Amino acid sequence: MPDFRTLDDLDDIAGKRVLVRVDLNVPVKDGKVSDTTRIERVAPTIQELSSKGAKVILMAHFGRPKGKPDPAASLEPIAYAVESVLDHRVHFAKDCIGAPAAEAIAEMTNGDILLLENTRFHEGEEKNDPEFAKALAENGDIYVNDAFSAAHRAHASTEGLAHLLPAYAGRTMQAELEALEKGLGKPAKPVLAIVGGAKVSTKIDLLMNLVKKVDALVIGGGMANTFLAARGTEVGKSLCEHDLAKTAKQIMIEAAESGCALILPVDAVVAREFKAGAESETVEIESVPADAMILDVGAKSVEKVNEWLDRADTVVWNGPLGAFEIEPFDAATVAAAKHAAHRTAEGLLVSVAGGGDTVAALNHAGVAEEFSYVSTAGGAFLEWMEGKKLPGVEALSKTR
Ligand SMILES: Nc1ncnc2c1ncn2[C@@H]1O[C@H](COP(=O)(O)OP(=O)(O)OP(=O)(O)O)[C@@H](O)[C@H]1O
Ligand SMILES: O=C(O)[C@H](O)COP(=O)(O)O
Repeated sequence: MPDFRTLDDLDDIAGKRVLVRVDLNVPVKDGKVSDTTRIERVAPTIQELSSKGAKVILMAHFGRPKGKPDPAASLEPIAYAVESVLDHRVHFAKDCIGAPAAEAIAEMTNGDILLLENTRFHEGEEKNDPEFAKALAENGDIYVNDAFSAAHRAHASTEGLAHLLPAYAGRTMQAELEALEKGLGKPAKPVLAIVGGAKVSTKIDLLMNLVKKVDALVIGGGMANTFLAARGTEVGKSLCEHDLAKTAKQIMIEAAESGCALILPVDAVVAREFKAGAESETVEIESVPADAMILDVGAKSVEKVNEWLDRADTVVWNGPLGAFEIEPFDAATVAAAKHAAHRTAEGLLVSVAGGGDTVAALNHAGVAEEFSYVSTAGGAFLEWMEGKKLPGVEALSKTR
């Protein structure tokens, strides 16, 4: 873990413009933030800086708007959620660089909090373009990165800026790294990983490394469909990235060679529509109807997951086993989460989970508090697990 400066190393910041990278990529349902965990996690950093009289300027991304403005990915509605968690006025600037940002910052008084519009509305963000990073740097005197969950991205606001301004780790960044090191630095074996969710293309590559590190890997959620299809199982209209079949096959081979048990669903809950109350049925995995989609793993699959949870000393979980936001497709995720929480409470399991929707799913199951540690990070958490260096963390290194 690199040696970085923290807020403890920052003194006399009254009146300073502190640019804080936070992760506000939060779950939203019907236009409302449905889980505020990520906001709650960055609140201490924001409150500490604001109470010391800094002008706190928040930078964040939301969704994947492909480098241009997209009203559906605006952070403006999220500003209200931040305001309500902080119980403090949060101003909003309609762009993260240029005149809109400069004008909003010029109006700030000490202790004020301002949220800048989605950094991904500019191509330069994801390209880590030095010119774009420079434009962002013009907004501040000091840079604080509190977005551990976005630290696996070498973007301008997560990496580039650390080279342009005095850089510090925020309280959440610090806490996440310390907790992960403590909980998973040398995990008790056998280690079971559970990976599900919908971000198949961004997570599939890292499974290749993960199977070399863990004793067993449960693949659920949308992720499982790509593996099922790759081995020739019909997945009907399910979320599935058929073009990743080759990678999925290689992962299955790598798992076998590394002695990692790979556990795929043996049954599934299928429906013709992706909506609450849609008619659903549980079928054997080889009998998914061509006009249906898999929206959860079935009860037999959950039994297998629970058996592996009984065997494991450590579980690392990212991504729900099904579309947990819609009943009854939350059943498998809830059942396995409760089982993991129960084993943890008995002192038989170290349970570490990460991911925006994963945290929401554990809250939905009512067991987030019972897990050993819940990280706000998904992809970053998995890459950390793989042993990869995270660019956002590396850039904070004091040696720079
Ligand atoms: N079988 C499925 N079909 C379609 N969507 C699914 C399925 N299983 C899970 N999902 C969806 O996956 C989404 C969560 O996946 P995601 O990969 O974003 O997890 P995450 O915990 O947020 O991780 P990260 O922090 O990396 O984003 C949920 O919205 C859920 O509905
Ligand atoms: O939700 C996340 O995991 C982080 O905010 C990173 O988002 P990204 O996968 O769109 O880069």
